[in-house]
Order: sequence, then structure tokens, then C-alpha cells
Amino acid sequence: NGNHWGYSKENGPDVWHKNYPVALGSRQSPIDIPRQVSHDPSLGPIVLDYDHCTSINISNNGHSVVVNFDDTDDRSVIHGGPLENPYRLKQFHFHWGGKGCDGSEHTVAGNSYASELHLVHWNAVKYQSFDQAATAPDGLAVVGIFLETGDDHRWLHTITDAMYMVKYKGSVTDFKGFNPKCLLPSNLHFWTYLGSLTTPPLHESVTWILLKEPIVVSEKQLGKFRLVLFTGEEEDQRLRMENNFRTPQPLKGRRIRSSN
Ligand SMILES: COc1ccc(/C(C)=C/C(=O)O)cc1
Ligand SMILES: [Zn+2]
Repeated sequence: NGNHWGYSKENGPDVWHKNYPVALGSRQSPIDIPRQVSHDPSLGPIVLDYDHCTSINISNNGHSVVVNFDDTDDRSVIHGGPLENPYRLKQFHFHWGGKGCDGSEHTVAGNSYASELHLVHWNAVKYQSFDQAATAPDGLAVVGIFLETGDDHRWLHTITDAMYMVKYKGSVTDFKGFNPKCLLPSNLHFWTYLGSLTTPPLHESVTWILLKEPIVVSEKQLGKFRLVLFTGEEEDQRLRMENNFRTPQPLKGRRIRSSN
């Protein structure tokens, strides 16, 4: 409908609760990760089995740039850590800021990063579809990876080179043979807590697994994210896609656990 949600003053995170009252719920994301988090020795390592993953396409959904995967079987799953089942990789996408500004969603001791990558997975053991899992309290698992600026990232160019193909909202283009394992930091130590999607419908269905170690990308590579537009080719307004992040939400008594 007309006033579809977005990231501007009129349709952004501060007014999402009008159409999505769960925005004021008890397990919303993102959150700030405090300096001291309880270490849980019973938390095993997170395992990402992406060796046979099948990327399909890259698209601009008007809110982010999304790489979609074939999730018709268990070819790419994560398991371990806080998870009781394997969760299937569905898609990954990014959140970022404006030029020279930070754009992560989660913060660490009040500090933001330049950008944040979300790898979205769903519990295909308990649920028949992603949409069904997306509304269940243990339906989704999202791995969050912080991006900080520095040298060029060796593999990110395959994604940033495809950005000009998805400049406009609603555009999609083939994107095969990409394995997101190349976007992981060397160390998989993580924080984990129960939260939600960070965009509408904001379902409280996500087990968050946030990696402590950021990956490094260059300002030039991040700049290519900002060539993408929120708006469609047919719209007269051309709005650069940037600052597509929600700010930290109240913890409301939730426990955050730390792996090693
Ligand atoms: C069922 O509709 C959905 C729409 C968006 C999403 C995600 C994956 C949102 C987010 O990344 O915050 C899930 C389901
Ligand atoms: Zn996200």
C-alpha cells in the first residue's frame, strides 16, 4: 500500500509499530551487546555446512540487497551453538550507513560498525516452509557478521560488482556459484540471544548468533552498496539505498550468552 514501510522519517523504524505492533514486543532486535556477557561453557561451536550451497540470484527488494539460495533440501545448513536442530540457509543481505557513517544494527558496548551482514536460516526439521518457520519462536536462526572498513575484502567484489545489476527496487539477476563461507571471519566465537526480524513483519522468531570478529571491507567496496536505490526504475524520486538499519531495542530482561 501507499505508505509502505521503509527507513525515512515518515515510514521508518520509529513508526513501524503502527502497522506492526510487535515492534514494541518483548524480544525485539537488534540490541546492544554489553561489555560483560555471561560465558556459557555448555555452548558448543557453531558449524556452517555450506559446501554444497546453491546461490540462485541477487535482488533489490527496496530495503536491502539480498542473495537467495535453493532451500529445497539440507544442502547448506548451520547447526551447533545454541541450536537444537540444523537450520537451512535461505538468503543473506546487508545493512549499511551513509558515506563515512556507520550502519550496523547490533552495537557492541554502544559502538556501531560500518555495516552488518545477516545470513538467514530456517528450521526445516520442525516447519514445512520458510514463511511458517518465520512466525515460530524457534523458526529462524540469523548469523550476524559485522563489517569494518580497512583493506579491500578479497571476495566481496563478486557481490559489489553485481550491485549495478540490481540498482532499482524489484530488480533481480542470476547469481550462481557464490558460497558465503568466503564472508566469514577466521574466528567463529559468538554471542547468542532470542530476538526478532529487524524489518517488518518483525516476527519474534529469531535465534541470533552474532560473530564477535568483524570482517574487513574497503570504503570503496561499501561505496558500491550506495549505488543501489530504494526506489524503482518507474519512480521519479531516486532515493539512494543507505542507512537501512534499525537501532538497538530494549533488552527487556533477556539473557545474552557468549561462546568461548
Ligand atoms: C514472511 O515475510 C518475511 C519478510 C522478511 C523476513 C526477513 C528475513 C526479515 C529480516 O531480515 O529482518 C522474513 C519473512
Ligand atoms: Zn537483516
